[in-house]
Parts: sequence; structure tokens; C-alpha cells
Amino acid sequence: MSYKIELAEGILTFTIDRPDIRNAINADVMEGLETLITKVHTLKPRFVIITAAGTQAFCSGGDLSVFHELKTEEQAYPMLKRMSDVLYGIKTLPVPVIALVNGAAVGGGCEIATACDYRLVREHAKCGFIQGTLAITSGWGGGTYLLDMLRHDHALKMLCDAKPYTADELLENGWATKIIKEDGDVADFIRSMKKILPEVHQAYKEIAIRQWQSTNLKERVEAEVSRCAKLWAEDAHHEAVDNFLSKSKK
Ligand SMILES: CC[C@@H](C(=O)O)C(=O)SCCNC(=O)CCNC(=O)[C@H](O)C(C)(C)COP(=O)(O)OP(=O)(O)OC[C@H]1O[C@@H](n2cnc3c(N)ncnc32)[C@H](O)[C@@H]1OP(=O)(O)O
Repeated sequence: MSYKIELAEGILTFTIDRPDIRNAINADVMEGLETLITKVHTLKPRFVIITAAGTQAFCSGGDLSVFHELKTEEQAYPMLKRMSDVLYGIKTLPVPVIALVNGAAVGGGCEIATACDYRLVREHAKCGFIQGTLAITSGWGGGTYLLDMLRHDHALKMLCDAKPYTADELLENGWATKIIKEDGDVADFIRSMKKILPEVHQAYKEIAIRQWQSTNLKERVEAEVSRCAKLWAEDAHHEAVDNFLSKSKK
């Protein structure tokens, strides 16, 4: 199994468990995240945490060793669309969702964390929308979420820099909610959130969801997915991925 789902003390935790490949997303993890969404609606936990195994990576994005088989726009689109639906499902969950960013979050990994309500970032973790280095944009909705979330110049810079940022830089540009220096910092954050009634937190989340619906967030994500699928089919993308995969074999 490439993931774990555990419920303890009202917190439903999803852990991506593929540390050897830096917790890259394959079809199994996608299915796991779909299961998580269903479980949140049935179990109604107080909080959801999304994290990953080990300390090296939160998530390195799509598993390029698998997704590199997708060559055309028509082949890439269903994978991008499925994962964008997963991230939209996570973003619009009725309870607070916390990304516990235990290590590097790049590409689609950064998109997953961006879809969450809060990002608790370990001080050594570097995170970035590095998709530009692969001649594509974000394709799971994360670019749209980032542009909604951060100050416009900060968001556009982060997308176009296409490089990992340090935890301090992420706090400064508004992406990180809090830098985690020790385990107790996570417990402190949860404790501070428990000071208000769950119903109050959920009511604020309802306000946010209504706002996203009224600004056609789903349609805007769909446009991001379609555009990325077109770029995916270009030679520049396939060459960049060949390059990444052949480097790692050396
Ligand atoms: C598909 C959707 C799209 C989106 O919409 O956003 C994407 O997500 S595009 C994918 C973007 N991801 C990448 O380009 C991968 C970038 N990876 C890295 O930059 C680094 O691996 C890391 C995450 C910063 C970690 O660095 P480090 O700790 O030094 O590990 P290695 O680089 O040595 O990796 C170990 C091992 O894992 C393999 N690996 C890493 N990421 C992926 C990946 N996304 N897909 C497939 N394989 C990956 C890497 O090749 C190494 O393999 P071996 O050499 O065989 O051990």
C-alpha cells in the first residue's frame, strides 16, 4: 500500500508512503486520496492532516516514471483531471485540512499542499512550483489556488521562478502558515485551533467554499488542466522529463 489513513483523537491523517521515490503520486495514492475524501464525509473528523513518510519529501509531484508514458494531450488530460478533482475535493472538505509538509514539496506536491487550508512546514523543507523546468504549468489546479491565495506578485513570482523556496521564504510570501521546528509545534498548532468550537471553524469553511463557488473555481481549475494537457504533449516537456529520468539512473 502506498498510503495510510488513520483516525486518532478526532484527526484523520493521510500519509503518502513512498519515501524511496520521494512520495511521488501514482494511481494508488490517487485512489487513497479519493478514499480519504469519502471517509471525511462519513466519519466527520475534527481535522484532516495530509503528510508523508520520512523527512526527505512531502511529495515530489506526479510519478514521472509512470506518467511519462502519457505522450499526447488526450492521454495526459484524464490523469490531470482526476487529480484536479481530488484536490478540489480536498479543498472543499467541510473541515479544516492541514498539510504537514515534512520535507520537499515540488510540482504536484506543492499543489497538494496549496489545496489545504493550512501549511505547517518543517524548517528544512523546500517547496516550489518547479513545473516550469519541465516545460509545463501546474496541472492539478494548484496554480489557480495559489493565484487566489497569495498576493498576485508573490504568486506569479513563485510560479514563474519554478524553483524550490526555503521555509523562511515561504513564510515571508504567505504560503507557509507556520514553520515547524519540533514535534511540539504541531501539537501547539492543533491546540490553538481547538480553542474554538468545531462548528465555528466549519461555518467559516462554508463561507470560503461559497466564495470559491461564486467565483467559478471549478471552471477555472478545468481551464488550468486543459492548458497543461496541451503543453504536456509538446516535445519540450518530454525532453525535460527524459532528462530528469536519465539523470536519476546514472
Ligand atoms: C504530473 C503532474 C505535474 C503537476 O501537475 O504538477 C507534476 O507533478 S510534474 C512532476 C514534478 N516533479 C519533479 O519534477 C520531480 C522533481 N524531483 C526532485 O526535484 C527531487 O527528487 C526532490 C523531490 C527534490 C528530492 O531530491 P532528493 O532527496 O535529492 O532525491 P532524488 O532526486 O535523488 O530522488 C530519489 C529517487 O526518487 C526519484 N524521484 C523523485 N521524484 C520523482 C518523481 N516525481 N517521479 C519519479 N521519480 C522520482 C528519483 O528519480 C530518484 O530515483 P533513483 O535515482 O532511481 O533512486
